[in-house]
Amino acid sequence: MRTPPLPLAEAQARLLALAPSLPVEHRAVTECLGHYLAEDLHARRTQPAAALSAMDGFAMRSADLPGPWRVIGESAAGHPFAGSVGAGQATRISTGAMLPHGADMVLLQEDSERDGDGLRLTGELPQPPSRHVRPAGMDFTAHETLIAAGQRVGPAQIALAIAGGHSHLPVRRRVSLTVIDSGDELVAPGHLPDLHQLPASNGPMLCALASCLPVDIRHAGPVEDKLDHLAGALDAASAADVIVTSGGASVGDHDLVRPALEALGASIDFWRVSIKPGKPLLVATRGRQVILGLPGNPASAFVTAYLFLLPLLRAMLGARDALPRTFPARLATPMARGGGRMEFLRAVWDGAHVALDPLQDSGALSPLSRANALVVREAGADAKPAGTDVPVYLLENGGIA
Ligand SMILES: Nc1nc2c(c(=O)[nH]1)N[C@H]1C(S)=C(S)[C@@H](COP(=O)(O)OP(=O)(O)OC[C@H]3O[C@@H](n4cnc5c(N)ncnc54)[C@H](O)[C@@H]3O)O[C@H]1N2
Ligand code: MOO
Repeated sequence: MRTPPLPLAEAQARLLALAPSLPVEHRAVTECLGHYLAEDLHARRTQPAAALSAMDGFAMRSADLPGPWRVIGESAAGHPFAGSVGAGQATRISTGAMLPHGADMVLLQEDSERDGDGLRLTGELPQPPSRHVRPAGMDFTAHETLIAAGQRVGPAQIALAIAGGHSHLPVRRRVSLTVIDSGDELVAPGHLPDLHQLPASNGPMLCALASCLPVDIRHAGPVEDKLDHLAGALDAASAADVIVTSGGASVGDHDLVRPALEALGASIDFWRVSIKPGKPLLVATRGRQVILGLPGNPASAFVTAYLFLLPLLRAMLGARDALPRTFPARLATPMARGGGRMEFLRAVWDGAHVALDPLQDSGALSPLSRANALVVREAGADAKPAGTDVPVYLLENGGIA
């Protein structure tokens, strides 16, 4: 018996529950870009380790304000002053240099005048006096949590981990993914198609989408609409953590992904989700392997990859937030009432308003390429006038983020 299409949230929860956790490994920090921390990362040192000057000027005791002072030496970055600053004394100090013993403030050089060893205040006093001092531990202290488990490692996290004294990070190993194009009408990219054919563009698109994550990708096909060919391609990928197919997921006589999976002994977890585009999405497992059968229409393949494939990969990689998030955005034009399925409309967000593309056919690639946002329209939603806030997924860098 055919079960009704699942609501989006239920389908996503079912898929994420199937995500196997990959083993944890310790990778060189500089090789961790795009991974997710497998455990909380604790600081192995304090930063700044000692109070530092935030500006170029002179270091002295605030008790001696408003001066004048006698300059007795210098503290430069990497070359601290060996002595101590006493009453009426000051040292030259540079940005990032250690505050000398005894000093608790820095006077900007622009606010002072030096004459030989003599120094006097000519401008503003820092308020409070410690304003240009970075206290020890201002950024972080030893043992505190620097980066929580499940957080993504980006450029700032790489810098923080290194500053915290780490050379390696605990992350999950890279996911292996096989992407399979299927359909008799498809020709490999670069070959000129006949009238009844078209280039297999979904596979490269899905590979590009997945490449924003630490994933080793193999691309196979296009595979003909023959059960043994499809089963053969699926079987050849038996070592992959995840297989994603596109096309052949619907109800036609040549839609063979489901029969091929059944022939291989895979267990079908669910088929069809109540979303547009993307309804015929199929999810199956074979042991620990997860198989996603995406619809062939390009926009359907993109949207289901965005809503299912990327979250699955993130969950396997240990992400705390595997699912993409929506933001409220103001409609530039009216939006017609919703249909029977939740919809993901290709749109352009200009920073203030979001404009729906006039062409929403799931077979069209050009609106997808113009889009930097997907507007969510709930099933059965009322028509909305321009200016209404609607939930939007932002496809930063065309969906790469
Ligand atoms: N009677 C029904 N027909 C259809 C239904 C339905 O419920 N009842 N669902 C429709 C929906 S919704 C979608 S989405 C499509 C999905 O079909 P398939 O996943 O079986 O995909 P195909 O039929 O193989 O292809 C659809 C379309 O996409 C093109 N395609 C396929 N693979 C690629 C590729 N790798 N690169 C570029 N383009 C590709 C293909 O040529 C077709 O034009 O089914 C509806 N039908
Ligand atoms: O659900 Mo299909 O993906 O609309 O064309």
